[in-house]
Amino acid sequence: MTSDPFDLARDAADHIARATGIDRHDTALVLGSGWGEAAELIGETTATLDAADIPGFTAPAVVGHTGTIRSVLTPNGKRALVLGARTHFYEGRGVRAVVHGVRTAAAAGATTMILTNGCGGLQEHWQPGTPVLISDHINLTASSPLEGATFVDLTDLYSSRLRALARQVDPTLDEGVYAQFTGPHYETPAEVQYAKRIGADLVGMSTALEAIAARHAGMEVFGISLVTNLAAGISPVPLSHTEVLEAGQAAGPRISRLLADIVAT
Ligand SMILES: Nc1nc2[nH]c(I)nc2c(=O)[nH]1
Repeated sequence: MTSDPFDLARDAADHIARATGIDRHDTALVLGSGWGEAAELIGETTATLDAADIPGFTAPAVVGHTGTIRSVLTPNGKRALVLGARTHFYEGRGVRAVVHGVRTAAAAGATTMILTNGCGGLQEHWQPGTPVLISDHINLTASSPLEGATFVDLTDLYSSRLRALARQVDPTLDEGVYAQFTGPHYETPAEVQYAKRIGADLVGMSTALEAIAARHAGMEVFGISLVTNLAAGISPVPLSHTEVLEAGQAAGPRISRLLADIVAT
């Protein structure tokens, strides 16, 4: 297998084109915790691939991630590549593995990258199950998917145009700044207060590194989070991953419909 991450993404995209019969996909989505049902609603799945068969992908490490990649025909005739598998930074497989899905989507022709995730909320009025548009991010991983003198501007990284389209679908959507922590542990209450003080509204373990790679690949990026829990210390009750999964599942139908409507816009 090639060691160059962009050649590997090309190989993966060529595999996907052959296996799906679709030479070019317009839009790509990563479905994070709680968003898994959206694939069914986005359109007609014309091919389902096992991620483990595609160069550079592995079977999912996270419960709730399907490990499949789907080619979906949307009602407005777009071809969407739905990545049901995400590599998290905390798996220790390196940043190249974390952004391989995004780079593969770009190599497959996608010009729009939709990143979804489950996360902790720092605003008390965002109860578990609330979808929040990502307006910007704070990358606390001390890492970058870019190597060498690859100086990339990140202004308006989370496209204000696509956020406006999302608000046409649901005008009540709030937005916030997403901070990516390395994980896999959750934040301490002190770290949550630190994140709040530096301007974060959402805390998670994904998305920021993927968004940087998507911008570098020339894609327009849309990010949306599902608040599945109040971040540590925001509410007096300790975190439990079971509650996190339950909140995600309960919100599933509503947010999947929202995402499908946004993709169809
Ligand atoms: N860092 C971080 N990631 C998360 N993912 C989910 I779901 N909830 C959280 C959270 O509270 N903090």
